Amino acid sequence: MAAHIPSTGKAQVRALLGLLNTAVEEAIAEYDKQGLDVPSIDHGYAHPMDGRLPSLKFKHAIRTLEGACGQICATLAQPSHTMVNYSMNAFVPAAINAAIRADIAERLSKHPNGLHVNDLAKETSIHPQKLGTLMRLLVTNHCFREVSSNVFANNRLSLTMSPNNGNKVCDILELKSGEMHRKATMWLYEALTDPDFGPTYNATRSPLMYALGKEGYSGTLYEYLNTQVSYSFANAMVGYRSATGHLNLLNVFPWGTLPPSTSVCDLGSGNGNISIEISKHFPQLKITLQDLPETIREARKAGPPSTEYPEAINEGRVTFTPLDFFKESPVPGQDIYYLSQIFHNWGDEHSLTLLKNIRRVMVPGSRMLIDDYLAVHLDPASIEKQHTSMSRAPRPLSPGFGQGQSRTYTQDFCMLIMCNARERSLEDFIELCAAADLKFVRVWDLAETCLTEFIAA
Ligand SMILES: C[S@@+](CC[C@H](N)C(=O)[O-])C[C@H]1O[C@@H](n2cnc3c(N)ncnc32)[C@H](O)[C@@H]1O
Repeated sequence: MAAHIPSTGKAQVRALLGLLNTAVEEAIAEYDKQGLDVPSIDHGYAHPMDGRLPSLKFKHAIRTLEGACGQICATLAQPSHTMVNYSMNAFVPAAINAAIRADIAERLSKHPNGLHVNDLAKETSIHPQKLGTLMRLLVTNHCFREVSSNVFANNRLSLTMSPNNGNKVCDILELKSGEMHRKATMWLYEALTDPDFGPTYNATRSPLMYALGKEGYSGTLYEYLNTQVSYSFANAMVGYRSATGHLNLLNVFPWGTLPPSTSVCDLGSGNGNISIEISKHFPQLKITLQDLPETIREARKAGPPSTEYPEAINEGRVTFTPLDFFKESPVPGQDIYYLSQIFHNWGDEHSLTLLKNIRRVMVPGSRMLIDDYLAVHLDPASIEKQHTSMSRAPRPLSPGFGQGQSRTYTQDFCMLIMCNARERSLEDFIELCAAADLKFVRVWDLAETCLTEFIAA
């Protein structure tokens, strides 16, 4: 049944304010539950909640809160005001990137009461006034504090930029704000309208490759990452996971009820950062990490199983088997084939090849778990029809939660510009998997990505 929506703009804004109030109280209650006070935005140190896995309840509250705030502002402010703000948002990542490369957060961590911009300028070799301009753009976005005129200090947000904060958020910030993503947007319109790049989902025809083509490079994103890029993409994925509370998948999927020696293949595992958490919590599972040979070599040497939890390797609970998942099938006969953030990197043709390679080695009882964003179309009718396991925005919040769920759509956009691919809807996955003789079983909503189960048809 369609939800009641207040008919006037004024009534809608007031209803949104009600949702916002409730969401704020729910978020505060999550701090209370942990016996913790809500930190002030000026708090200069990390708060215990900052590094913890946010509960699904907390994520739900923040989603409504962000959605309602954004929608109230967009409703009441003049459209030109809001649109000009949007068009200038791109400056923020540029400032974040410069601040990370100049190591500002790490330098300021030695000065809890703040450091004068002249001293910071000497340390970073950036002109003091220009550095002040950069810092103030971030301060207005609640990242860093100006404690007295021209004296800057860290706060909880800026501390995420420190490479020493342990959860690798700095790596994902550097990746997302960095040169590769900037290049991918630089020629977006040209790539979209180019007769060779525009009409296809071929992985070598992304807007990123359009830009890199001007430098004489051709290939796919992963060929580029494995040959040309020095920083660790796998570490950035760890940071993304931490920032998005992705490990709620440990609490949502019934891993604990699986019998001893249940076999799990983590396909496209990266450095194994998810599997290692699964193995820590559910030591009865036998997990095989599979990724490209270069990635597996790194994972063996410096990935979380080797560095953070060597007993998983020593006890044979986590093993490594390199592969190219388009050229060969994964290890056969596994109980679970788990794929996190894989299909969104590839168009339908590659995805179907991968699905068929998996299907070929599935046995009765095997299941495949796809862990990806599910990008629903945002019209009310499509939202109304979505699977009952997926949460619906309380009206009059925009269907799809507006800014509260913007990451699904920024990731969709990111997949377009980087990989010439996209996030799919549940219906897209059901159709694609059916073509590989796989049938849908169920979906778990992790308040951001979703876990979708398929078995042999
Ligand atoms: C977006 S990352 C996801 C990593 C990990 N599953 C996670 O969620 O953190 C995609 C992964 O797919 C791997 N990959 C890309 N092409 C591959 C191929 N042809 N065969 C096997 N793995 C591949 C990449 O090396 C990378 O680790």
